[in-house]
Amino acid sequence: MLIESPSLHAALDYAIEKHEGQKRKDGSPYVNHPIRVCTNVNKFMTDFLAEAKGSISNPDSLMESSMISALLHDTIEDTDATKDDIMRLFGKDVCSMVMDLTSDESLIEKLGKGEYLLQKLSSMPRISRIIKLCDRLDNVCDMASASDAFKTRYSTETRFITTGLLRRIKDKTLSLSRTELSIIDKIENEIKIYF
Ligand SMILES: Nc1nc2c(ncn2[C@@H]2O[C@H](COP(=O)(O)OP(=O)(O)O)[C@@H](OP(=O)(O)OP(=O)(O)O)[C@H]2O)c(=O)[nH]1
Repeated sequence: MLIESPSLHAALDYAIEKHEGQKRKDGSPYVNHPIRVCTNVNKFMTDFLAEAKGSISNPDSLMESSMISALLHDTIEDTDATKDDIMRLFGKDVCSMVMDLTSDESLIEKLGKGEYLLQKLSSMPRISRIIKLCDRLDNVCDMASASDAFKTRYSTETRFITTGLLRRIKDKTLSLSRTELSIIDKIENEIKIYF
């Protein structure tokens, strides 16, 4: 049914247009990354909706907006797209999620990227957090052609974030769904070869 969603198709076209010419580290089109994140969001949101056992009032709409936000998650950060553009074209729910997924460079400079992302992931709405974890999962799965220095730095930063999240759960300052925990588990499995 979602395959027929005009908004999802519009978001795919928009992401392709905005990321045109941008490349991943292996030279592949950058837009392949948000498309993979969108596919993973579809899979993990299916798990999350099953876990929520009917307590979500409009699951189809939530699935659609989370997949659209995954497709658009890097547009404000890495292209000339603006918050106003996303609001006008895709509405306030998507805009709010894309803003959750957009990093604040001045805060990164102040806190360091690991601490910034740990704080952000700890406080963001659950659906945005599922998308951000899917983003991290794709990035740690896509390091084959990156330098050894990048692999070490990115894995160390990722482990700082995942252990920080798990510590907060233990301290009872954060509560994560089983779906979020399973994404964290996959991320940790992926980076363990670097330690
Ligand atoms: N693993 C990987 N990453 C690539 C590749 N090409 C581009 N990237 C991007 O690089 C960023 C991570 O590299 P950093 O060096 O930490 O980020 P920075 O460029 O923003 O400083 C990620 O974006 P980000 O939005 O900053 O994500 P996040 O680190 O905030 O989660 C990721 O999407 C690639 O081939 N492999």
